[in-house]
Amino acid sequence: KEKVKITKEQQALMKVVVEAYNRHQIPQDVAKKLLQEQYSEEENFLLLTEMATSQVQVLVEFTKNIPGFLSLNHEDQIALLKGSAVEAMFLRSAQVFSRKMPNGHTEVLEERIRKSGISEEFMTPMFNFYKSIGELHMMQEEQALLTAIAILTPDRPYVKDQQAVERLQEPMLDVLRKLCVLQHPQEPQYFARLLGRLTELRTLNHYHAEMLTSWRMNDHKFTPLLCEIWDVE
Ligand SMILES: O=C(NC1CCCCC1)[C@H](C1CCCCC1)n1c(-c2ccc(-n3cccn3)nc2)nc2cc(F)c(F)cc21
Repeated sequence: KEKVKITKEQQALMKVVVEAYNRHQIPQDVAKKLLQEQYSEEENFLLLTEMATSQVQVLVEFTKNIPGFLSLNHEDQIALLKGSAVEAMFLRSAQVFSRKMPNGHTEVLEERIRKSGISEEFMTPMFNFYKSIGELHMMQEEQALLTAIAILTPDRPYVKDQQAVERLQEPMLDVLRKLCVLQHPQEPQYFARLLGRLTELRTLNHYHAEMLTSWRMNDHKFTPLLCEIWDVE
């Protein structure tokens, strides 16, 4: 059985990505806010747009720290950010939801989200995803690498030089695969399960625009940045 070993340069790559991931976190904690009090559907929508707007800003900063990203063609950089912003937001939301919380807090959080104004039909796919992420008990290295891998998806719409994106994504996939083998020796399928979450994320992408317009309230207002990145209004 070949001994899996993470090379020096793979260690360095992982360090850069994890540090960037941890440096660029949402300032205030939305879970704490939601646990503190009930908000109206309008207030929840406003909270979502505020959180999502600041999350896009930190996503851009994180992406700029992915080795090689800034040497990609500029239009392709935009296409990758635009193509992954919603997935990165749901991945981040799933990680927030899966954090260890005092007894009963997760249930309250789930209840608040169920009543936030999102229409019923999207609850099942969204919480199925959150729970499937939670079951993986991902380490922060895995979360950071998985987010970078989602961003560096070569076949996003309008990407011209897909090979250049593949050349950046492959080293991330290699180091994540080795990390999974080393951290989860009992679970040979763990790496495949992680990548399977990216497929599940794409389905949430598909629901996203409808989730927004069907939010139980009228006159949905978005920030200019969200209009750009979410293709709304
Ligand atoms: O703020 C949230 N998520 C942020 C975004 C940026 C990064 C950090 C988290 C929301 C929140 C805004 C207030 C109402 C209630 C939901 N949230 C969501 C969520 C729900 C629906 C949607 N969308 C619906 C249509 C399009 N997207 N997006 C995120 N899931 C969450 C899971 C948590 F544990 C959780 F704590 C919050 C969560």
